[in-house]
Amino acid sequence: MSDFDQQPDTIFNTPQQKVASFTFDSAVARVFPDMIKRSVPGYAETVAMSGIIAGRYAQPGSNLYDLGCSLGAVTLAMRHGIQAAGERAAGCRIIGLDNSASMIERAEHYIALDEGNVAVEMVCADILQYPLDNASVTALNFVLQFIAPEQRLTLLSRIAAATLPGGALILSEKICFSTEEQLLQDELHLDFKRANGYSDLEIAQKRSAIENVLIPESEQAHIERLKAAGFRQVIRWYQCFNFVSFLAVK
Ligand SMILES: C[S@@+](CC[C@H](N)C(=O)[O-])C[C@H]1O[C@@H](n2cnc3c(N)ncnc32)[C@H](O)[C@@H]1O
Ligand SMILES: O=C(O)C(=O)C[C@]1(C(=O)O)C=C[C@@H](O)C=C1
Repeated sequence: MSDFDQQPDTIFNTPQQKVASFTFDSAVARVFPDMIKRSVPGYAETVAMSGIIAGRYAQPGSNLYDLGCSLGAVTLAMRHGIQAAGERAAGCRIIGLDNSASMIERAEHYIALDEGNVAVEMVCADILQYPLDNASVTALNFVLQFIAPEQRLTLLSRIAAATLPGGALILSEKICFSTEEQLLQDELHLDFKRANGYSDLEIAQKRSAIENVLIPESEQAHIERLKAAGFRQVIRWYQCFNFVSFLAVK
């Protein structure tokens, strides 16, 4: 078996004395496809539709960014989505960025196996530092939730400033709700994880690992901030339990 073969997520399945804060290290990178599929309701649809949206908003000679790309699932969906856009995708370049070296190393392997003809570059860098420009489409899927709340508006404003008129941002996030709805959505998310084979121990230890690391915000907070950052139109195009995806157009 090659180290790149898909492996099951067993990271939290044995009792840990003290659960460490969650990081995107090599152990997580190795099991990431299994982990995210079993943890994020609607993940496969979000990835696939990010490719469709990229196809609609691509502009010739522009950059498309997949910020916090992990293993490049959205990078590849964008590559195939814009190939279908014909002339509008002429001269486009897709840049996948992640600050986890383990993720980028594995992403490069998967991209090399893909037979697309749009240029793709994978970069190990901090999205808070990396210069962005000439962007037609940017994806920020399940990443902003890991950025310190006080840095979120600055990042979104930089993305908006780098976006061409008529360009788009796809923002996917775990969100929070009013107390009453929160209880219901939490139960449904727990049921989803259990149905995907996670034990109560795994669920509890993961919850403690992501506490204060993954900080969700309300739908309203996201929409208001996207508008404050410089996007003209914002819609929630998808929701599956407590995970949503917004489309913001400049
Ligand atoms: C939940 S994963 C994203 C999943 C991916 N977008 C997808 O759809 O498959 C979050 C990723 O964001 C990356 N990340 C978090 N903070 C970052 C930062 N400041 N700069 C670059 N990448 C970051 C992590 O390393 C991790 O790979
Ligand atoms: O909210 C949870 O319980 C999760 O497991 C979510 C989440 C995410 O949204 O990124 C957290 C970390 C992993 O990357 C996969 C899923």
